[in-house]
Amino acid sequence: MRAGDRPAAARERNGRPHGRRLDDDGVPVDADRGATPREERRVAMESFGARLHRAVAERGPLCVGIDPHPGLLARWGLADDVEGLDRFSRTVVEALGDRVAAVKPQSAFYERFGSRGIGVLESTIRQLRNAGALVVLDAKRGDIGSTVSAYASAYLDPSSPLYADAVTASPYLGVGSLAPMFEMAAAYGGGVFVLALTSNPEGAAVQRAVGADGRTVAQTVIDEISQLNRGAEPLGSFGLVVGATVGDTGHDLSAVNGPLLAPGLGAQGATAADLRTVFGPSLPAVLPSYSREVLHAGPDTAALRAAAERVLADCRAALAGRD
Ligand SMILES: O=c1ccn([C@@H]2O[C@H](COP(=O)(O)O)[C@@H](O)[C@H]2O)c(=O)[nH]1
Repeated sequence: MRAGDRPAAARERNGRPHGRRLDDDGVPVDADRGATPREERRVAMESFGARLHRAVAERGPLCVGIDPHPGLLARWGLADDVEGLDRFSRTVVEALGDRVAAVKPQSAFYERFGSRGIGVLESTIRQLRNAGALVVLDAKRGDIGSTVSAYASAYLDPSSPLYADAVTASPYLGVGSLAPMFEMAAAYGGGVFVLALTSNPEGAAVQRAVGADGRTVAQTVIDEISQLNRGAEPLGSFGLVVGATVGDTGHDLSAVNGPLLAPGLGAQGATAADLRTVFGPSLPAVLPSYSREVLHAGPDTAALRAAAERVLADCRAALAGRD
């Protein structure tokens, strides 16, 4: 049965079931902890592209990153330890989980605390999803295909404690090596954002290198992701990361038919106005992403909301008329 065929009462928030018994984090006990048979979950899930398209329509084109830098923890009056990490993350969830389209926890800031940090990440993902935000886990994983299968299980299998709506992936062992992630995402309504033109200045030497066929590495990535999204409506589930700092890309994004995650705004120097230069006719697919620019406003939840509203207004203005 297609998601759109279901009666309204059975509809899900961002494609997920609700109205079930909840655990301490407010998570349906049979949804995210693996108790639901795989086939049932498979048919219950709408594609990530469709869910993101709806979330952006309802909440606006904005992704906020959770990047608990040591300096930000200090600025918020929190200790640089697991308790500080947990308080920081819960505050962002409380402030923004029920109002922004997507939230992007940066895995590195949780991993640095070892297993207890990963525990906080698991809990943060569950809280965010329960609040209705789509979770893009920024882990930038990539490896040989057999290992990518394990990454796919970790982040894109609904029975995993780290199950997110989408994950970032690195294509530098070949886009084809990421196939297990693409397959798992397709099976369970997940998404994958693949690095194409990253926001850092060092990325260009690799990404703009030209191969034997005359295409840059980035264009090869763009073309392979475009193939995966062919024919998808209203939006494909396989996205690209293109930094808002890169200027006119000089690359052809016209066939991507998937979301374009744009970090580099705010703290890295790019402004919402730069999105027009970077993305041109591809603006309709852009998901702008800010971390420190919004997080600097914390820990006051009202101030965090105001900061998110301010950057969302900037993005709406920059993307105006994109549809
Ligand atoms: O090209 C890329 C890909 C990912 N990132 C990540 O986004 C955030 C940016 O944080 P800000 O505080 O908004 O600068 C961070 O987690 C990066 O790892 C990126 O910046 N550029």
